[in-house]
Amino acid sequence: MSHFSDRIQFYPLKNLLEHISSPDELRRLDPDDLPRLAKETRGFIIDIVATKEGHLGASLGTVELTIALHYVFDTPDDKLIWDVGHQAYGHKILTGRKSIFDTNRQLGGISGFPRRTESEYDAFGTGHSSTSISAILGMAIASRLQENTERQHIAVIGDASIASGMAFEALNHLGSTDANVLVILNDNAIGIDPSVGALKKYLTNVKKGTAKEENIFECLNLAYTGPIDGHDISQLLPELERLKSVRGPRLLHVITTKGKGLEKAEIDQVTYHAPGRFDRFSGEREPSTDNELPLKYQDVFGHTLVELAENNPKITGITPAMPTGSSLKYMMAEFPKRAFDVGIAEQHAVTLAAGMATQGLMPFCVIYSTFLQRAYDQVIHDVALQNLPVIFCIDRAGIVGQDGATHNGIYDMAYLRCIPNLVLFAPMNETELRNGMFTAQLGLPHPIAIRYPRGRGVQQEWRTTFETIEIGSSRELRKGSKIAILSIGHIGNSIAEAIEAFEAGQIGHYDMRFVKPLDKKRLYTIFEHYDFVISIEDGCKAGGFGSAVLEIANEMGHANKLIIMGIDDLFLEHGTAGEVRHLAKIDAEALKNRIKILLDE
Ligand SMILES: Cc1ncc(C[n+]2csc(CCOP(=O)(O)OP(=O)(O)O)c2C)c(N)n1
Ligand SMILES: CC(=O)[C@@H](O)[C@H](O)COP(=O)(O)O
Ligand SMILES: [Mg+2]
Repeated sequence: MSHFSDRIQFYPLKNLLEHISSPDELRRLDPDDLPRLAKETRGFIIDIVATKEGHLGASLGTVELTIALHYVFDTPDDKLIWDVGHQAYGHKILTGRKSIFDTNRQLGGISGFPRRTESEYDAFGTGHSSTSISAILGMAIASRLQENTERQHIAVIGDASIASGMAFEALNHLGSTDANVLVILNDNAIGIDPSVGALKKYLTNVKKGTAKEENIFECLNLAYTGPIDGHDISQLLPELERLKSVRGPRLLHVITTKGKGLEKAEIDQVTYHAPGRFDRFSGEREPSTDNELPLKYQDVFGHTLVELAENNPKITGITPAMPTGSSLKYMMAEFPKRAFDVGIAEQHAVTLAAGMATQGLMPFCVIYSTFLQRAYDQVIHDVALQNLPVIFCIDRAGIVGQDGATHNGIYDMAYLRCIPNLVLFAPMNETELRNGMFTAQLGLPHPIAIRYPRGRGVQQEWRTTFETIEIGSSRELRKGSKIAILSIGHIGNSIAEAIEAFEAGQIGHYDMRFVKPLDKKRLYTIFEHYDFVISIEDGCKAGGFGSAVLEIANEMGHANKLIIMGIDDLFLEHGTAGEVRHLAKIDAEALKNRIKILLDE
C-alpha cells in the first residue's frame, strides 16, 4: 500500500491528533502535516504526564520517530519493538490508546510499557532493557520459516540499552544472518543517567565525524546509515522508505534529544526521565510537600555507604546504570575512583564485584531486585560458589507500584534463599539497614544480600551510631501468647501498627531480619509457645520467607500452626504500591482480618 495516496486534507481541522486513532488514519495524512501532528502528540504527552506522572523524557524524544515509523511501515503486520518501552507513549497514543492514555500506570489502566495483551501494535512486551534485538530477530526468523517475505521487523533501542550484554549478543547473531531486521539506534547520549563506557565514546565520535575506526556496526555485518536528525520528519521519511525497500540486517542511527520540546526536560534530563508531577506549561516540578517525612531507603543507603567508605578503604561501590535511582551517586561524587557506574550490565556488575572481592576489596553491588534477575547465574556461579564476600544491596525489593509487573521486586527472597553460602537480610528500618551495611563491611566470611524497598523509611533520626548485627538473629518486638506474627523487612512497620488494635498480650510480633540463616532457635520457641503463627512478606509465597519458616515448622511437627501471607502465584499489575499491596492482601487490613478469624476460632 502506498502511503502517499488516499490522503485526507485536515487543514480545516484545528486539531489533527483528535482525528487520529490508528496508524491507518495517520497514513492518510499529508506528509507535510506530520510535524504538526508531532507537536500535538508531544503536547498530549506533556498534558497527561504532568498530572498522572510517568516516564517523560524518553517519550518526548521519540515523537517524530514514532510518527515516521507508523507512517512508513505497515504496522501491526510489520513488527515494531520498543526496547525498555518507556519511550513508547507516542506509540500508545497513535495506536488506539489515546482516549485511555490518562489511565497510564494507574490501577486498572494501561501499562506504562508495551504489552502484547494490550494491543496488536505492541509486538513484544518490554520493561527490562536490551531485549528488542533478540526478540525482533526471533520474529524475523519466524517470518522466514513461515515464508512471509514481505514483513518488516524493526527494533528501536537506545544508546544505553544497546551497550548491554544481551543487545551485543543479539547483534553478534544478527550480523551472521541475512534476517530482515532493521535496528534503529535512538541515540540521545543518555540513559537515565549519562551513558557511560567505550561505546558511548565511540558513538560521540561517529556523531562528530571523528571516528577513526571502521564503523562498528558495519564490522558486525549490519548495513549502517546515519546519523540523521531524529526530530526531522523530512529526513526520517525518505530514509525509512529507502530502508523499507532493502532487506537484510540494517541499522539506522538517529540522533534525538531526551525531553525534546519541554525546556526544563531538555536541560535536566536526569530529573525529567520520570519527573513526577509538574506544571504542563512551565515544566516546573510540583514543590515537594514531604520534607518532614523520613528519608528514602535509597538515600540512607547512599549516605551510609559514604560514611563507611570514609573509614574503610576496602569498600567499593558498583551500580549497573542506576546511580541516581540507587543513590550510589553520593559515593561516586565523594570517591570517584572507588565507585563505578558500569552501564546496563547487571551480569558484569556482579562478576566485577566478585573479581574485586577475590583481591580483598569489599564491593557493595547495588542492583534493583527486578534487574538482579538478569544476573542470577553470576550470583550463583561467580559469587556464592566461590563464597566471595560481595555485599549485594538489593534496591526496590517488594512491590514497586506504577512500573508494575515488569519491575516488581517480589521474587528475590525465593530466588536467593536457595543459594548456598548466601546470607539474606531484610532491614525493617533505617537503623537496621545501616547496621546491616556496617556489619557486612566488618568482613563476613560469606556474600550477603541486603534487600530494602522503594521509598521512604520510618525514622526521622536515621543517622544512628553503628552497631553490629549478629548474623541469623531476630528481634522480639512484642510478646504475645496466642498468635505470633513473623515479619521480614520493612513490611514489619505496618504490621506493628496493625496489631496495636488488639488486646495486649495476645499477639506477638517478631522481626525475623534474616531469611537466611533463619533464627531457628527463636522459631523453635515460637512454635512451642503460640497457638498460631503468621508469616508475612512482600514477596512471592512460593519458595520465599514463609516457605523457609514452613520448613522449620515442619521439622518440628508444627506445620499446621503456620499461615503464610505473601504474594500468590501471579504477576501483580500496576497501581500505587499501597493499592497493589491491598489487592495482594499483604497489607495491615488483610493481616487484621486474618488475626480476627483466628481469634474467633
Ligand atoms: C535490565 C535493565 N536494567 C536497568 C533498567 C533501568 N532503565 C530503564 S531505562 C534506562 C536507560 C535507558 O537508556 P537508553 O537506552 O539510552 O534509552 P533512553 O531512556 O535514553 O531513551 C535504564 C537504565 C532496565 N529497564 N532494564
Ligand atoms: C524504565 C525503567 O526501568 C526505569 O526508569 C524505572 O522505571 C526506574 O524505576 P524507579 O523510579 O523506581 O527508579
Ligand atoms: Mg539514551
